[in-house]
Amino acid sequence: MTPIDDTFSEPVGGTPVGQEPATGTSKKRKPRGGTPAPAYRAGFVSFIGRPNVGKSTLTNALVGEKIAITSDKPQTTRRAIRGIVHRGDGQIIVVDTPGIHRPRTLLGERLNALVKSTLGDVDVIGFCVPANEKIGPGDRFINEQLDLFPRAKKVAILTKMDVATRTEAIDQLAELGMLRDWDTVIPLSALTGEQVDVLSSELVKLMPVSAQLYPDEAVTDEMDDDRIAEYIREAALDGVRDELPHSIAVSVEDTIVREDKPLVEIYANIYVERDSQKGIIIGHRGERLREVGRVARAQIEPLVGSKVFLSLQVKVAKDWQRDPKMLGRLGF
Ligand SMILES: Nc1nc2c(ncn2[C@@H]2O[C@H](COP(=O)(O)OP(=O)(O)OP(=O)(O)O)[C@@H](O)[C@H]2O)c(=O)[nH]1
Repeated sequence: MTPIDDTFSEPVGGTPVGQEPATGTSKKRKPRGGTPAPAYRAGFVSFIGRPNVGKSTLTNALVGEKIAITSDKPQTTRRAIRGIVHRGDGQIIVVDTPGIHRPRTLLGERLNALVKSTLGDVDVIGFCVPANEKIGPGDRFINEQLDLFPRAKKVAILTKMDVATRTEAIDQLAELGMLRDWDTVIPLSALTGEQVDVLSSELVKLMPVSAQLYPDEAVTDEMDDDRIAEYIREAALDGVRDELPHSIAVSVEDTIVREDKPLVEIYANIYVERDSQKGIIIGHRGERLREVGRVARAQIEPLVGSKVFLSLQVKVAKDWQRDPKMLGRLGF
C-alpha cells in the first residue's frame, strides 16, 4: 500500500461552508430528479463499429461541441461519458466502449468481455458502417455480437455519406437491411452535419421515458473532472522548478452541486512524492496553496457556470509514478 500522508488540508476560496453538512447532490453520482415532463425521454447510447468508421466525429457532431479525447481511461471498467445531447424532448448520453474486435488472445477476450458489460446497460446501440466501404468480416462479427444485447434498441448508421457515390450508398443500405431488422437506419455525414439532426431525433424517440439525467449545462461530466484537475495542476505547477513538476498529480475526489445555494463544492487532492515537495506546494503558512486555489478557481468557475468552493488537500504518495494502484486512481 502506498503510504499517504494526509496532515494538511486547506480549503481555498469561495463561500466558507464550515462544518455544515453538504445538502447538495453529487454531480457525478446522483442524476437530478424531478417530475418528468410528458414524453421527455433520456438514456444511453453507444456507437460501435470498426476503427475509423467515424464514431468520435459523430459524437462531436451530435453533442455540438468539439470534445477533446480526455476521458479515455482504458484500464478502468468505469463507463466513460463522451458527450451529452440536450434537447427539448430529451437527453441522449453517449457512452464510450473500447471497440469490439475478433479476439485473438486471452487479453482480446477479456477486453471484449469488458465491452459487453458496458453495452449490457445501454438503451441504444448505434452500429456504424462507412457508406463508401463494403461491409466486411469485421462488420459481420460486430453485428453478430449485437445479439448478446437483446434489451438495447439497434440503429444502423451509414457514416461518411459525403464521400460515397449514390450506388455505393444504395448497395450498403441493402446490405445493412440483410444483417438484421434494425429499429431504424440513418445515412448521414458527421463531417458536413447532413442528417445528424435526424439521428438525434430518432435516438431520443428510442430512449425510455425518464426525468432529465444530467443538468442542462453538462456536456460531459468526465471531461469536467479532468479539466478541473488540469486547471489545478497548471496552477500548482506555476513557478516550480527541477523535478517537482513531474511529481505533481491532481485528482478530483468529489463534486457536489449545492441545492440550497448557487455553489459547486469541489474536493481535490494534489499529490507529490516527498515531504519536502509538500512544503513547497503549501508555502509559508499556506500562502502558496491559497494562491493555487485562487488561480484555479478563476478558471473553474466559468467552466461549471457557478461560484465554486474549492478544497485542496496536499498529500504525499511516495513514488506514485511507479505505483500501479496510484496510477489507476489518477486515471493513467
Ligand atoms: N468524409 C468524411 N470523413 C469522416 C466522417 N466522419 C469521420 N470522418 C473521418 O474518418 C476518420 C476517422 O474518424 P473517427 O471519428 O476518429 O473514427 P472512429 O470510429 O472514432 O475511430 P476509432 O477511434 O479509431 O475507433 C477521421 O479522419 C475523420 O475525419 C464523415 O462524415 N465524412
